[in-house]
Formats: sequence, C-alpha cells, structure tokens
Amino acid sequence: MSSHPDPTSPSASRASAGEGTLLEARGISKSFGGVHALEDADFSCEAGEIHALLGANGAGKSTLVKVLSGVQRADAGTIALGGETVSFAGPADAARHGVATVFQELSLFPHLTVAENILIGHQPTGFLGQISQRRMRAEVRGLFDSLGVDHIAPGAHVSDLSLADRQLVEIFKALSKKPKLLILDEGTSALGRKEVQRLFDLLRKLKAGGTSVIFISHRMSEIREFVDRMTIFRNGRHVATVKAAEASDGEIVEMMLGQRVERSFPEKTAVETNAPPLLELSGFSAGSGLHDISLSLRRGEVLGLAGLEGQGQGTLLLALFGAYRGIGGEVTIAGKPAKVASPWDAKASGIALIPEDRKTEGLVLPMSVRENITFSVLGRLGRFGFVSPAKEKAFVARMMERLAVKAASMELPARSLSGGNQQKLVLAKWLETGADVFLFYDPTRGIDVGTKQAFYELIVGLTREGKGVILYSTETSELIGLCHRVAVMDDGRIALTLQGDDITEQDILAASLGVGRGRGEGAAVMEAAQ
Ligand SMILES: Nc1ncnc2c1ncn2[C@@H]1O[C@H](COP(=O)(O)OP(=O)(O)OP(=O)(O)O)[C@@H](O)[C@H]1O
Repeated sequence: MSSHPDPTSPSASRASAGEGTLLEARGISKSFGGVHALEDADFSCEAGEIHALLGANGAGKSTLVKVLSGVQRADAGTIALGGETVSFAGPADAARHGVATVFQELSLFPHLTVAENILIGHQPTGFLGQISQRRMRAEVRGLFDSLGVDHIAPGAHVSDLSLADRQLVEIFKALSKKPKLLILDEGTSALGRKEVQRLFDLLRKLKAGGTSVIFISHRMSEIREFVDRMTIFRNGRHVATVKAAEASDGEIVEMMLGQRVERSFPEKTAVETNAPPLLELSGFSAGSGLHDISLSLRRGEVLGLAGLEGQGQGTLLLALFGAYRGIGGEVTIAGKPAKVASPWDAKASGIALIPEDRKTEGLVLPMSVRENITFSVLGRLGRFGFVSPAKEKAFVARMMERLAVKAASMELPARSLSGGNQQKLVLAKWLETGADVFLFYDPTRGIDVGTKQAFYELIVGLTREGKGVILYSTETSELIGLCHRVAVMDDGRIALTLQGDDITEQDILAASLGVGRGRGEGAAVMEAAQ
C-alpha cells in the first residue's frame, strides 16, 4: 500500500506498511545540535522491492540511511526488520541482520587489491586457515561475471582505478555479504550509462530473488525506469510514498521542494566569433591518456566534453589543471603561453577546476564552512594578507546565499553538511578567485533539481562576465542546454566537434560510438543501443 501523493493530505505524512514489509521505520528523529536532520520520519520497504528515497540536498536521506544501517543512533523512533524490532550496534551488526549499505563516501583501502577490499572481513581461507589470495580472486571473479564486469582485475590495486570503478567495487563489497536489504546512497553517481544499466540488470536479478533495494539518486530519469515505489522526504519528514508510475516528474519535484520548478536552461551568452580565443590548445597531450588535442575556447563560451565514459574527458580537465606530469603541446591564455605543469601554475594562469571527487579533492572537511570558502581567496579580502573578519563573514554569507548552501552556521565543519551542500562549497571556493577559465567536472552530479537550476544560472552567469567554461557532463541534456559547442572524445582524442543545432542527443551518442555522424543517422543508433 502506498500513501496518497498529495503532500498536503494528512494521510501522506505516514508511510504504511504492507503484508510483505521487510523494513519499517516509524517516527525516526535525529538532531545535530540545533539541526533537525530527521523529524518523526517514517519509511517502509517491502520484501523484493526497489524503493527510491528522494529529497532535496539536506532533506535527511543520508541520515536515515545511517540510522537504518547502524552508523548513527536515532534520538527517537523504532525500526523493525522482518517484523522484529531491531537496534543495530553498528554497521557490522546491521550486516549480520542482512542490511548492507554503500555510503556516499567511499570506504575502500587504496593500497589493497580489489578482491581484498571486496572480501575484507570475510576472506576465504586455505587449508591451514591462511588467507588464500587465489580463492579470494576466484570468488570475486565469479561475482564480477554475474554482472558482466570484465574490465576490473580482482588483483588490481584500488588506487589505480577510476572513481566509477571504485564505486563499482564498493557495490560489490556490499553484495558480497548477500544482503536481504541493499542500500545504495548515491551508489551510481560516478557510473556511466552502460555501467548503470548493467548494475540495474543485476539489481533486478537480486530483486527477483527477494532482495530489497533502497536507492538514493538525484538522476530522475534513472530512478523512473527502475524503481517500484518512491518515498519523498522534505526537511527531515516523510512527505509521500508513491508507485513509480503514479506521479509525474513535475509532481515529484514539487513534493521534494515544496514548490513548482520548471527545469529550463538560461539563454546562452552570445559569443563574439571574431574575437581572439581566450584559451587555445595545440597538440596538447598527457601520457597515454590524451593525444594531440587542439581546441580553442572564446570568452563567453561553454565548450562541452562528451563521449563514452573514460575517453579522456576527465584527463583533459585534470591535465589542464596541472594534475599530470609529462604533458606535451602548447597552451595559451589570452594569446600568451601559459604554464600548466602543476595546479599552482594552472591557478596562476587563471584556470579553476571544480573537481570530480569533491570530498577529497575540493574541501578540507574538518575545517569550517567559512574557512573552506575563503581558503582560495585569502589576501583578496583584506590588504597586506590580513583578512578583515567582518569582510570575510559578509563574503561567506553572500556566497552561501548565492549557492543556497544549507548549513545552520558558517562555523560548522564542512564534514557536517549534506553531500550536495558540500559540493556547493567547492564551487563557492572557486567562484571568486578571479579565474578566467573554469573547468567543470560533471558539476551537477549528486545535487538536487532545484540546485541544478542554480548551477546552470551560475555557469551562464560566468560566461556573461566574459569567462570561458569547459564542461564535462554525463547528463546529455546539460550539454545540449548549456554548450555552444560539444567536443566528443574517443580514446583520448577529439573525434568530432558538434555545434549549434547539431548538438542533439542522437548526434552526441552517434559520435560517441563513432558511427552515423550526421543528423538523423543518430536516431538509428539510439534505437540500436536500446
Ligand atoms: N554530523 C552532522 N552534524 C551536523 N549536521 C548534520 C550532520 N549530519 C547531517 N547534518 C545535517 O542534517 C541535514 C540532513 O543531512 P543529510 O546528509 O541527511 O541530507 P541528504 O538528504 O542526504 O542530502 P544530500 O542529497 O545533499 O546528500 C543537513 O542539514 C545536514 O547539514
């Protein structure tokens, strides 16, 4: 049974449990100081159901997940699993009861192998009780085969894997515990389209076998096609539980935000085509990952990077930000040769990067929201290197408002913010640094629809100020809606650049697959790919 979708209806404030209920949480409250992360919240999940938990950044989703998986204790409320009231002492206890969780923050040991990470704590042992590497790798290979994953070697070190592959390893780690309930908190945010489809295939198999899945994602299209029911949270409370087919995207967004939001892209800035380029690359290369890239970016322009996952899009952004040694070719900014041998060089040349892994690359988590925001602008706020506290506070307050950062105080550690709000901080950090070229690495991953809109305004706002933007996005609609040109990458090279009306989903996909280059032909490719 599901509640009525109308958020204003009193019946919608309680999720009711059905006969085959596996998990039922009732009246869960959890506060951090003055912040009510959860307030009298209900949530229930049936056996063999795929259930999405939706809500804006800071709605309390991750806190509920932490409570359900024994990481945090609720201040009030009850949890029943299979009809029995439970109170988990910790994640290991939750796992013993059949609850396995993939958290937003990855928890892998980079120096251990893939197999060691997946089977940590329950490694197969040999005849004399010793840990058997051979059996461990065989077991992991079997698990990979069941999902059709053949590109990750069980013996590889996690430190050598891409973020997408690390996320897959994290999911396999949870699956290796053979859970009754698998919770994925943004478990697919770093995965490409193909990997997501593969994961869904596996989850459907698990579901057929009676496993339940709770799934948190900000990618609406992903959720739609895949889940049975959806529960919407707002400000720490249960708003409604609906069948996936029962509510439109617009209605769900309205329930999440408490207001109607039309997703639309701001008008693109007009670009002076005869103006000299702001950034120019010629024969730019980085090791084996990037070959002979030549491109130009004008002031006011958004250049998109597309292609199948891992074709050099990320490498290009990172290399431009000085993250790689041994780069070749020439980089000029505003007609002058620019050095990008290190991030310091890149920053001095006027390049800013909004990185992919914002948790580890973008923020100093134990430091306060205020310190994180002012980190890269110190010196610009006051004279002679001294920062005036009043100016600093006013600046931070302005940035928080501009990006709608939800935090009870700017003195709280960045760690205490919800995932999406942490991402906004990274952006805030860079916005006022005086950079001319902004490199965005999939910037709206993991942020809610309302904030996405704010990000679009922000990106276009930068171009109106005469900045240039290179945008790598895994959301094709963003490339179409925001970019003047889209460079499709293949095997570390630019395969094709689309422009104006040629930037369509079909053409991007066709170019990514290296076939049917031209309008119309992409449609056939789309059908074939489905
Ligand atoms: N340890 C903590 N200390 C202080 N406040 C916290 C802590 N953990 C969470 N919060 C606050 O509780 C609220 C809910 O956060 P939560 O992480 O559950 O949101 P969320 O729905 O998962 O958001 P997102 O989509 O951004 O991941 C936020 O306002 C957050 O700042």
